[in-house]
Formats: sequence, C-alpha cells, structure tokens
Amino acid sequence: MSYSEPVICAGFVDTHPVSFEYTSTRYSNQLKYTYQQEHHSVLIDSRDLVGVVADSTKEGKSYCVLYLDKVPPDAKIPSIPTLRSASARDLPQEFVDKYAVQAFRNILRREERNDDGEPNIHVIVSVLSGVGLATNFHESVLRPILDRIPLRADIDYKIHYTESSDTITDLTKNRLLPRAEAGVAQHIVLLSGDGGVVDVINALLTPSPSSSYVPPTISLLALGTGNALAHSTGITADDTLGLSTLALGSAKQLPLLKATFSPGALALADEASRKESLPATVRTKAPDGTEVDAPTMYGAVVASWGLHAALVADSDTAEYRKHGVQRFAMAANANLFPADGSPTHPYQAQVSVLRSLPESGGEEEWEPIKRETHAYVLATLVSNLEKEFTISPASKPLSGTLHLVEFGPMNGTEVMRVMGLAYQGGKHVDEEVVGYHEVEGVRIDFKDGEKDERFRRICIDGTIIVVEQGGWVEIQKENRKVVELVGP
Ligand SMILES: Nc1ncnc2c1ncn2[C@@H]1O[C@H](COP(=O)(O)OP(=O)(O)OP(=O)(O)O)[C@@H](O)[C@H]1O
Repeated sequence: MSYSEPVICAGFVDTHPVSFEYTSTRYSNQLKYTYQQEHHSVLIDSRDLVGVVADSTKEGKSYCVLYLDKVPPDAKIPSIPTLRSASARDLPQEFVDKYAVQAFRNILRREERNDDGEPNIHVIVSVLSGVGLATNFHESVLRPILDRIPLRADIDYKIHYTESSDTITDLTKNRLLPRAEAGVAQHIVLLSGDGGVVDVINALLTPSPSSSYVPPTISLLALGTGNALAHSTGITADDTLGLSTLALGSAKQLPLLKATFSPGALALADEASRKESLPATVRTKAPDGTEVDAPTMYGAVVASWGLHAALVADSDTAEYRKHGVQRFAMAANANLFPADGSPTHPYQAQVSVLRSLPESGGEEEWEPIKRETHAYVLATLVSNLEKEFTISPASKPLSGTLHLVEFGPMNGTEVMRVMGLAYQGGKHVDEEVVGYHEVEGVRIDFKDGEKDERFRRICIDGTIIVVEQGGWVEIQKENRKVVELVGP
C-alpha cells in the first residue's frame, strides 16, 4: 500500500453504519468516519489518539477507539483534555494493527500478585505537580481508559495520591523496593513532573543492591511544569500527555547521573524554610584525597550551578508555581535584572570536566575550565528542559550522554539573548561565548570563593542543595539499571 493511499471500508460506530477512511502519511495518520445517513464526519488525528481496545463484550471485530479533545489554545484557566471514545466495528485492519493496545498488557503485568494480594501496578498521582491538574486527569481521563482495558482499580492496580512531599519516597522505599529486590516486576504509572521520577530513583538506589533486583518500569504522564524527561524522550511528541506512550510504547533503561557532595551539603525543603540531609551518603575520596562520607543524590535530567540553579530555587514557591512554566522566565528576569540595577553575579569556583580520552583507551582525566568566574554551568542527560527549550541539541533520547553547557558572566540583556536562542532549537550552543561539550563528569570546587550561600546552590533535577563554604560537588554518569522508562 502506498502511504498516501487512504484505506476505505464500511463499518459501524455506536451501531450506526459509517464509512471509515484511514490515511497514513510520513507525518501524521488520521481516521475519519462519515455517517452514511447524515453524511456528517468525525476526524481523529493520531496526535490525539490514545489507542484502540478490543471490546470483548461485543461480537465480532468490535473496538473502542480512545482519543482526546484538546484544550482550546485560548482557554483562560489551566485545564485537561476531554476523553472521547467511539465504539466501532469493522475498523480498517491497518489502523487496528498500528494502534491496538496489546502493548499495554505486555507492559502492565497484572496477573502477577503479591502474597498479600496487592497488585504490582501502581498509579501514583502527584497532586501538587505542575498547576495541580494530576488528580483531575487521573479521574476524568486515565481511570476511564484503564477501565476499558479492562484494568480494575484496587484489584489489578493500586492508586496512590500524594499527601506530602515524602509520599512517593516512602511508598517506593517501603513497598516497591523490597519487591524489586526480591525479583518482582513492577509497573508505576506516574502522573507528575520530573520530581516524581527523581523521588522514585533515589528511593530505589540502595548502597548494596540485591543481585535479583528487577528495575521497575515507569510510564510517565506529563503533569509537571518543565516535564524535561517527557519532552526529551518523545513522550509528549503528540497531544496525549503520555497516554499513547503508555498504551503503545516500550521500556528502556533510564540513564542517570550521580551527584556527590562535600560532607556539609544539605538540601533545601519547604520553600527553603529548612534544610535536610540528602537521601544517602557514600564513602568516597574528596578532591584532596581524604576519605569522607559524602551526601549523594541521583538525577535523570540536570545538575546545575549559577543562574539556572538560582532561577529554579527562587521560583519553587507556591506563589510562583501558580504561573506554570512561566515561573522560570519570571525568576530569570529577577536574577538577571536585579531591582537595584546591579550586574549579574560572577559565580566563583574552580570548575573541572571529566573527559574520556579515546587515544588512551578510554582513560578519563579531570581538566579545569580556565575561567575564575562563571554565570551558567549546567550538565544534562536530556535535550529539552521544557517543551520548546532545547538546552542540549546533541542529546538523543535515553542515550546516556552527558553534555555540559557553560558560560562566564555577561550582562542580563546578553544572557537573555543567548539563552533565548535555546528556544530556537538550541542555537545558543553555536554562540562563541557558550561552551558546549560532551563530558563524563563535572566538578565544582568552591575553595575560598562565595561567602553567601545563595551562590553555592546546586540544582539536581529541581532539588536545591546548598554546599558549605569551601565545599565541592562532583557529578558523574551512573551506570546502574535502576528503572526503565516507557518511551514511544
Ligand atoms: N500532596 C503533596 N504535598 C506536598 N508536596 C507535594 C504533594 N504532592 C506533590 N508534592 C511536591 O510537589 C512537587 C512536584 O514536583 P514535580 O516535579 O512532580 O512537578 P513540577 O515541579 O511541577 O514539574 P517539573 O519538575 O517537571 O518542572 C514535588 O516537590 C513533590 O514532592
């Protein structure tokens, strides 16, 4: 069949006779059905299509086509799309073959159950992620879709709503980790931003993993603010916020980075009103060669210091969160153009990068960046920090490469111009003032620089860690298989 030839056949929608027309091109697929009596047509674009579920309650080739009605672009309040379903018979076979939701069943191992009867599929709803739409999305969209599969709440899967910022960590540590270590396959459907994924990862990473550990699989539904992981892996390439990926995708190891800090480092909590210990410590060698217990945290997206860490830290308040993704731009403005008219801060530390030397058989070497002050130092595993903000154009989905973007102090207008180019597909990396390199690791050593702790804030996937005066942080790729992520 030529890709531009539509497939036309007769069938039924809700018992009314229709003519189906399925068009598949390189760029998009569409299913149109036209009621034979009224000549009225309905068009379903593949960007809105979740999948096609066989309807076992009906005879013959009966299906339920699940798709979404987009939120109108001029909607005044943040809203979720509306779930639509069409009960159809005798659909074009090509359409069924491409969008049938069998993959759902391969990923969601519902038949395996624990001794206490608890299923191994968990739906986690992070109620405060993004602008707070996860609960509504779960109740109005996800749950009715799971009902159609059919997957039954409390029998085939368990629902968890977050009650505090510790809910995901506690659930993972107490229930998911022991089963993963015992070799049980588990699936987590996560309605959150990147933070939910990071909480799961850090709770699963124990210092001495069991040899029978089975990495849980995560299906991410992009209900956060930045949603860097979802945008960078193609989960949000269509308009279903990750539902089509959940229905039709396949799982792959999620690459991680490991950030190890000098012993006095603490994470900020509750809008920076208090500090708390990091999730773990590891015994490691400090840059001066001494053995220390180093606070450690893992991430899947980004490790940064300077302007990026400052704007993430400053914008993580309930007040800023109301503005959705705009909160980053608002905080950037406040950092770049201080009210007192002063220039942006020249961040002081020794920054070094770990490079792999192919000429010496892949040996690695730390190489200092020859600049004493910095504005922007950001290492990332992903291409996009927001849908349109391409921080690292060379990063490929789930490839595990780490890229560093860095530049020195500039005035606010120039920083805005340069980083504005990231919204044009990542053109900032072509600017002479921007350093852009593939690296194995990055080290920031504060030595005697930076007396004010605001300038010693490090961002690991949205968590802000303050390094003590004279302290350091080392970021490297982590090779352990901790979770798999379902991608398109
Ligand atoms: N019920 C709750 N009570 C308190 N805090 C919560 C609750 N539910 C979620 N949170 C917190 O809200 C934050 C949500 O983070 P998440 O990353 O999921 O969304 P986001 O920050 O909006 O998106 P992104 O990280 O993609 O920009 C986390 O810090 C999480 O711990």
